[in-house]
Amino acid sequence: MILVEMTTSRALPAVRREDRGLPVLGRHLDYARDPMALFRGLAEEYGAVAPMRMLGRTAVVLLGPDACQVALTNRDKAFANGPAWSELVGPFFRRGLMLLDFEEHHTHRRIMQQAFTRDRLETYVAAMRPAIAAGTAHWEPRPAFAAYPAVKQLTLDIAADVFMGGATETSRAEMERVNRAFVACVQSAGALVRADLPFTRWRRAHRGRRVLEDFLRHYLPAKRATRTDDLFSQLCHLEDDEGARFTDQDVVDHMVFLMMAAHDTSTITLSTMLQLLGQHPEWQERCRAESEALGPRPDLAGLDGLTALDLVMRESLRLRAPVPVVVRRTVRDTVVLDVRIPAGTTVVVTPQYSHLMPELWSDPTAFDPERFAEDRREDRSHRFAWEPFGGGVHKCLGLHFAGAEVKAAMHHLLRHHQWRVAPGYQPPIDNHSLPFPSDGQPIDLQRRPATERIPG
Ligand code: HEM
Repeated sequence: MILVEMTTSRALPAVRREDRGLPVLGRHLDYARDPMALFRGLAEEYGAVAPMRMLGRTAVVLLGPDACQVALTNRDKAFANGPAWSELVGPFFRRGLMLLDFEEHHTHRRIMQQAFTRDRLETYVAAMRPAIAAGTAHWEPRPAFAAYPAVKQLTLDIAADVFMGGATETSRAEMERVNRAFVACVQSAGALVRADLPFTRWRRAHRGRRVLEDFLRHYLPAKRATRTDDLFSQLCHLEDDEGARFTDQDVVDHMVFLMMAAHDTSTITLSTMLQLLGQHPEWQERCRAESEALGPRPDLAGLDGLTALDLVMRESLRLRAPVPVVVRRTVRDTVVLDVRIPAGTTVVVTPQYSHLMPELWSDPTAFDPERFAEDRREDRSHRFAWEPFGGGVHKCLGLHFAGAEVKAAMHHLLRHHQWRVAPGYQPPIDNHSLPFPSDGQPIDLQRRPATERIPG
């Protein structure tokens, strides 16, 4: 099959002189400025399998659901995660699940998925509720409340409880140091200088990784000794059907990656939802009515039943995908939609591009959560039309966790606060690593009078 494709396929087109971008950096800065404009230009010029200069070499960008599907489903095992992601995010998330491949990935995923069963999620939701209430209690009403940093702190607080079981021996100042260490590791993705040199993002990320490892190793013996409900302890005790378990180093590696995977992604989703609900008060009221009816202590089934909020979350993930692209490296020659891609090529898969294609969505840039409602289901226009969590064997393992966390936090906020955002506001997005609003995303925040809340 692959052999036939190889003989009937065509070579990857050469990059036109005017598309080469800067020396060494290639189109890196164009991506940081406006990824969608870059992708549209590539699609127009080259089609769904486009060459692009990036970090000193020619990468391939897959545009549209057909091309993305080939790499994500990875039928001929030509696409590997580890070499591609570690080039992008450096050695700072080494041996996280997303960076493992093939047999080894399968073994680790089989163990880890037991930390994400419905029963486990129920215990995480129970731990989230008090963390959310405490973490938002000090959100003081203000006309320009900086939503993004507040949400970032909130998701960190939630992680401290749900992932760590409350890092009780760690002071607030130490937790902030840990937070800065995360940020340093995550920001390595946007580093222009990829060497351990003074004053570089790379050096800060190296230091960050050390801080995170020390922090986790400090708690490891206690987590091994007693099985508790937090994710850290679960990872220490999980076994697959054949009795395979994680080593201490595995646990540390997985925890560093999981905290990274969970933190910025949920933060971006929540802050996008705050923006969009602030700009669409009719949806804010609709979601609030459901949350009022549900009451203050929802379980997982209760959160699942927040239908309007679910539509808004899907639409937010479509409009601003927290992970706009995922990367792969070809480990053998392969073919995508009749274009040959040689072994050793970096491949960029672009969910965000699919999310805004007029061929797949009506009025794609409009906020229209109903497009996900049963009678429309625009996301079914193609199996890979909506892929904020990726697809194939590396599909996000935390997607149900993320849904529960985002809904639990929004549910609480809807009951206790209300907010407005100017209809024409568009946050300036920093795309150097995961896309975040660089202005802090101000919202006009008010507390709801207790009398308006249905008690419970
Ligand atoms: C809205 C929030 C989230 C989004 C949009 C998101 C997105 C993604 C995407 C696109 C991938 C696939 C990467 C690839 O194919 O290379 C991924 C993988 C992963 N995510 Fe998430 N994620 C979110 C939240 C979370 C949370 C909360 C957790 C954990 C609690 C988590 C854990 C993971 C893990 C472990 C993987 C690697 C799976 C594997 O390689 O087998 N994610 N995520």
